[in-house]
This record gives sequence, structure tokens and C-alpha cells, in this order.
Amino acid sequence: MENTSAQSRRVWDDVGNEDLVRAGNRLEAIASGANVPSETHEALTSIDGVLHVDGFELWYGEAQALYDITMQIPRGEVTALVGPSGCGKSTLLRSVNRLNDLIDGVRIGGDMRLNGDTIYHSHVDVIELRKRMGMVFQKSNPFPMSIYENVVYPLRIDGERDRSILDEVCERSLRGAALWDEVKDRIKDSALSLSGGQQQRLCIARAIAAEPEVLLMDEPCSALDPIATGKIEDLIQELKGDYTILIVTHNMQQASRASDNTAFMYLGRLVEYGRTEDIFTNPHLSETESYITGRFG
Ligand SMILES: Nc1ncnc2c1ncn2[C@@H]1O[C@H](COP(=O)(O)OP(=O)(O)OP(=O)(O)O)[C@@H](O)[C@H]1O
Repeated sequence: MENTSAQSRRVWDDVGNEDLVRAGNRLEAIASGANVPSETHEALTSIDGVLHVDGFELWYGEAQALYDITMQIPRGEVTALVGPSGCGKSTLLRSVNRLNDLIDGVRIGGDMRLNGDTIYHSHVDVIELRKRMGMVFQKSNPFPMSIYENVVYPLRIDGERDRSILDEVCERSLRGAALWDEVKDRIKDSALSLSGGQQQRLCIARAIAAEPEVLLMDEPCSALDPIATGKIEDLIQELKGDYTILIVTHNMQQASRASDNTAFMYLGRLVEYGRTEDIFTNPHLSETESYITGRFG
């Protein structure tokens, strides 16, 4: 994968889109190819971020999917990525743990830093980097092995053999994922015997077993019923503080209930980023208000 930070860009005022932006039509300006700057609220500009995204860009072959994304993800909080389908939420999330490296023809520009350490540099050991992050996908993906082995898997692949450590991590992680009481008498049973919602909480237990610096969640509730969704949302509230969570969601109610910060994206650009309360009650941009109130997208 190639890092091409020096890309020729059209600047928004170059192409006469300044008027559109002033008139509250910045989404139209973005759609016409203008490089419209993001509106990041002051509360999120100089913070103790776990993750810093610096002018990050990504191309799938010739198609650019992310443009000049700069944002800081605050420590111990939940940050939601929202925006219409195809705006680049999952691409941005998967870029954090470099999952996009696995796709042929992907190029990036800019960088990201995890607790100060560059993520995109040729010297970075990607396997070690990924151990510092937990990932939870849209569809739960337990391994065809016992509940216990699923949870301790990250430690096993790291060579941990001490049974008492594995037992302790298993219980702590299952408790952390609010699953312990439901499975403590059957942790040797197959993980595939659990319900969909339990399987997703098991995947969260596995993701936190290695105490990641950031937990990445890609629409973790989209395959779940409302009750299981509620449990995951409660769990997210319990996990924050100890963990920094970056979550992609399509669900505006979920973003408003479960997150502390919200980033609204459109066609690969960060449009507005602020505290969730401000984004939902007092956004700076009329375009953000239109999206979160369901008037488009
Ligand atoms: N593997 C890929 N190869 C080529 N293009 C891709 C690939 N994955 C995503 N894209 C494109 O990148 C853009 C952003 O997609 P992405 O999945 O990140 O958006 P999203 O906001 O997460 O969408 P959704 O809400 O529908 O999941 C889209 O135009 C999509 O078609």
C-alpha cells in the first residue's frame, strides 16, 4: 500500500463553491468535488485524544473514499461516526486497525496516531498494532470453539499458557461484557450455542480480553433485535471510561443515546464533529441538522 499525501485537490473557493457553503449547501459543494473544510467544535480541538487522525485520505484504486479527515478521539469516551450509506464510516473505522491494507489497490495519505504512535509508517508492525485495538463487527463472528476459548483467544495467540491467568481474564472479560451470569455454568459449551445477542457480547468480551487502547465497533447492533440492542447499548455505557470506543452506526437514536461525541460524514468528508449533545440539539451547520432529523440520507 502506498502513501500518497501530496494529492492534487480542488480547493472549495477555487471552484466557486464558497457561495454554496455560505448558503448552507455545503453538501452540494462536496458533491461537486469541492474541498469543503470540516466544522470541528472547539470542545474537540485540543484534547487528550487516544487516537489522532491527521489529514487522512484513502483511495480504493482510482476512487477516493476518504478526504482529508482530521479528528481527535477523546480518551474513555464513546465517539460515533454517522452519515448516509457509502460516506466512508466503515472505511475510516477499518483504517484505524489497518484492515484496509488487506484490500488490493488501497492507497492512503496522511496518518493516524494511537497514543502518540504512528499507525501508518513502513516500520509499524501491523500485527502488534492490531493487538492494541479491539474490533467488533456488524455480524458477530465467534470462532467455532468453546465460550472460554473464544474469550482467551487473544492471549493464547500471544503465547499465554498460565491457566490461572486465562481463567481470570475469561471471567473478567465476560463480566465486562455483561455475559458472565448468563454463561458461567457453561463456558465449555460451544460459542455457537449462544443467541445472536449473546454471541455479539461474547465478541465484545474477546475484544476487551487483551485490554485494547481503543475498541472499534462497526454497527454492532444492526443484526440484533431491540432487546439485544438495548443490552449492547447498556454495555457500551459500562465499558466507556475504561475503554475508548469508536462506533459506526446508522441509527441516529443510538448515536444520541450511546455516544459522547458525534462525527457527521458525507461523501468521504468529515462535515461536522462535536459533543453529541451539541450535534443533536445545537449543530453549527444546517446540513447536519437536516441529516440528524432525517430530512435527508
Ligand atoms: N473494498 C472496497 N473496494 C472498493 N470500494 C469500496 C470498498 N469498500 C468500500 N468501498 C467504497 O468506499 C465508499 C465508502 O464505503 P464505506 O463502506 O466505508 O461507507 P459506509 O459509510 O460505511 O457505508 P454503509 O453505511 O453503507 O456501511 C463507498 O463508495 C464504497 O463503495
